[in-house]
Amino acid sequence: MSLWILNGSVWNNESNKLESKHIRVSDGVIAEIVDGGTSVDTGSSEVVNAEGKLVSAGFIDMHVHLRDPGFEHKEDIMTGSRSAAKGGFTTIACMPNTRPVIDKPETVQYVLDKAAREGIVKVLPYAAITKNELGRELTDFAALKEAGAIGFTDDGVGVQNAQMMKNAMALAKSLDMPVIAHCEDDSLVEGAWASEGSFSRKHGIKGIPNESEAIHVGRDVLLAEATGVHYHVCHVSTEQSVRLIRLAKSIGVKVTAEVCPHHLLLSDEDIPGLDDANWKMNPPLRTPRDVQAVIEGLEDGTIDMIVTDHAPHSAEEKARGVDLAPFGIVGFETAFPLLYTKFVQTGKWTLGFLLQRMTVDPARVFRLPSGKLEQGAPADITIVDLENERKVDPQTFLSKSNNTPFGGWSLKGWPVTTIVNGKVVWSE
Ligand SMILES: NC(=O)N[C@@H](CC(=O)O)C(=O)O
Ligand SMILES: [Zn+2]
Ligand SMILES: [Zn+2]
Repeated sequence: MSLWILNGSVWNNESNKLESKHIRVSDGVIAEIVDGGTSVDTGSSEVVNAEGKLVSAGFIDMHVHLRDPGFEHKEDIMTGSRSAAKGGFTTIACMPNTRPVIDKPETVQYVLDKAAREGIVKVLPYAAITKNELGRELTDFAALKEAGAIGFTDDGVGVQNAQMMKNAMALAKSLDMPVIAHCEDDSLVEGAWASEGSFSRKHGIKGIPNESEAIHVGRDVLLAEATGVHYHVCHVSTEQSVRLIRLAKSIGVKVTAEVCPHHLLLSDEDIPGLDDANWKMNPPLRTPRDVQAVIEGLEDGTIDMIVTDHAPHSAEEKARGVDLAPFGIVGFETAFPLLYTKFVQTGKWTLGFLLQRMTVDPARVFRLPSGKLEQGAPADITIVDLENERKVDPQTFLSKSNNTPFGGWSLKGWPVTTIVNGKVVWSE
């Protein structure tokens, strides 16, 4: 069965503009791409008319929380993957801070089986570095790799002990696997939820200092240099972290990094007050100076890719008050429209740059076969309406949760059709 996507606008990296193309998909791969002027015989194929729409390689999100197993009241693999598809994502990598934690081969298998049965996008599981993410004992890396885990991370918490992290890196290196780090030194955080900055000062609350993140980045790039592992830094949010990653890259350390839309768009000064926990996430929104630094880091390639850190929590949990509410915001269904509207439409970035950081770059860093619109590549494709302007309405999210600070924002760049392995999995 084949599918034609007709007259879509495809970004050309050489000419730096959109060009009209017809794309034929067959047996799950891109069979041919021809100029939009060509007349094609679609025969008995399924046809998607993409005239006036952007056609891109499907977006790839290497940092998401699907909450399955154990926290299915927040999200599960079916709803999470549907939410991802609606956001234009065709591949997502899920974090192991579930219940039980993904720290055994059978839990990796559970995620893969459920994703095959109920998921509508490609789901790649990470496994934990330490058992139960407690930081005390390494998991069985070889068995977890064998079961299908794509990397090791204790996301949600930092690995506090340097020797533990070094052992993890050495073992991961021997298996040719990456270590993905949530960088946070607990002793510098202790109970705080907002960044040290004008917001914490104005409200007289304890702040989280930037060093709480950067101290782990600094420690870990040294350990990565010593062990030779591929070390990937989660949700970079501070100027100091960007500086350390830039230095490490410049001397050849195998370090890569990611940043989230909210850390590119919001600072602590945007937080409206102390009564809306949808502004509480980890890492916290930092100062305007940090926002500028992560933007520059992404622009110069110090930070390799954009991820959402989709972190659903129920309305009840978020209503517990800022001190008790869990950290995290959902991200799938707003990521592309936010970045398209705020960076591409404003002329700061080309569309090609944004697409690169959401497709080609994550695929390159994690050695995935997708991420490119070219003959022979997996037919993971996203079609986006760049014209229609709409307000973010959290009530319409396909995610089980709607914890976002972006409700009411007027945005363009809404995905309309998502195709995985040549099959339309979601369409508006
Ligand atoms: N980012 C968050 O604020 N929360 C994440 C954990 C994490 O990504 O560290 C979660 O699991 O809810
Ligand atoms: Zn994290
Ligand atoms: Zn996370």
